[in-house]
Amino acid sequence: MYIKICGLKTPEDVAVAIGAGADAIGVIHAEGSPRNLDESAARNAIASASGAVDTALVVATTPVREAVEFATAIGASVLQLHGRYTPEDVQLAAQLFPRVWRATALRPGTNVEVGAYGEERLLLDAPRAGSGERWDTSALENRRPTGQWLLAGGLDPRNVASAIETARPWGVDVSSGVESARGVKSHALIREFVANARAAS
Ligand SMILES: O=C(O)c1ccccc1N[C@@H]1O[C@H](COP(=O)(O)O)[C@@H](O)[C@H]1O
Repeated sequence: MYIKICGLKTPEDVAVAIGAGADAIGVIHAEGSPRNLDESAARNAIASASGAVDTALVVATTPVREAVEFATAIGASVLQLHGRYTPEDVQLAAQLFPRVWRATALRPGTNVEVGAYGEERLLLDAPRAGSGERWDTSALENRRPTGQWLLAGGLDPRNVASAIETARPWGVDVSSGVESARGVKSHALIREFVANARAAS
């Protein structure tokens, strides 16, 4: 099971996630998010992680070329397009940046083929990104992706094992569920989440 801890804001958060055994960490550049970081804070947060784990920059409304510049400037290894990006946006990002992940809610018509638009991985999330809300994964019944796809949306240390059992993702991604308050990571919950996800897989 591939485990990503997202919405980290400090080098300490990142060190805890890596120490707990996460495979990837994410920083967020999205206006209005309680986890929003500017370029300098994002670079500082992930600086010590480089090479140890995948480091994702998550953007929601930032235009693709600007997002690529931001990801390059902070040294992120992955650009996660997490919003209403079009297939053309994802294709452009994949031409400009080596590793792009496409994050989307599962709506009627959503293309669930991993790599459909040149992305490396697919992330299926709740309709309101970063809200901590769960979604009905029974909707995956006849539309389950194959390959490297991550389940996100309202996961936490208590529900991650059953979510893995039901949805059978390649990986899991969490933000709200490892926070003590909105936008504030709990190091204890990060450790618990990674341990429970590992034990379940
Ligand atoms: O966390 C945010 O504020 C956010 C803002 C804009 C785009 C994505 C965001 N978060 C991503 O949402 C999923 C799941 O989050 P949660 O566990 O339900 O809170 C995760 O990939 C975050 O990176």
